[in-house]
Amino acid sequence: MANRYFTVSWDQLHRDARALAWRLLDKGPFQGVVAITRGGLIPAAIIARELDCRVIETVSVVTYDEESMGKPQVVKAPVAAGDGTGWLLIDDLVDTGTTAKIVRALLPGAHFATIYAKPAAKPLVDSFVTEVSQDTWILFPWDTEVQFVPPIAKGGVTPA
Ligand SMILES: O=P(O)(O)OC[C@H]1O[C@H](OP(=O)(O)OP(=O)(O)O)[C@H](O)[C@@H]1O
Ligand SMILES: Nc1nc2[nH]cnc2c(=O)[nH]1
Ligand SMILES: [Mg+2]
Repeated sequence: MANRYFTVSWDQLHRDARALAWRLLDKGPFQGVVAITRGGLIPAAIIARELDCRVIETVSVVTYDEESMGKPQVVKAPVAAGDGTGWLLIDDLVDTGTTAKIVRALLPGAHFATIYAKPAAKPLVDSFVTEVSQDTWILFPWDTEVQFVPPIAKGGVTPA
């Protein structure tokens, strides 16, 4: 269970995705990008743009309902990427590695990259940008909105 949050803004996400693209430059060229939906879609779009890659495939694994984990299900398998050789596989993050293990089994030849990684699943990723602790829940900009917080003196709490 997460006991702290790491809030990522659109700006931060864009910067971190571009930092990942820099790391991937000499790992390619790639014939296409496979995005692990849904969280990998926006990172994959940014990285595909930076690497000048026009072909995007998707794979969808349903693992979580909000913050709790259920039985993982592949609801859309990749069609165009063969065993993944020559393809770049992108997700927003790895946490327990459950999603990563399932997708790697489908695409063993792909280069697997995420923007964020937690320690338990770090060994499953070929390239990533930022490590966060296992007890941190990452809040993406598509999961959040900006809202009013009362002043500290009046009971406002700033998340760590
Ligand atoms: O390493 P794991 O413990 O498997 O967790 C990582 C996965 O969890 C999140 O996806 P989620 O299942 O919430 O679906 P979504 O991308 O559709 O939001 C995230 O986008 C990763 O794909
Ligand atoms: N948004 C989000 N989804 C996740 N799925 C597994 N771990 C996480 C996390 O830290 N943040
Ligand atoms: Mg996901």
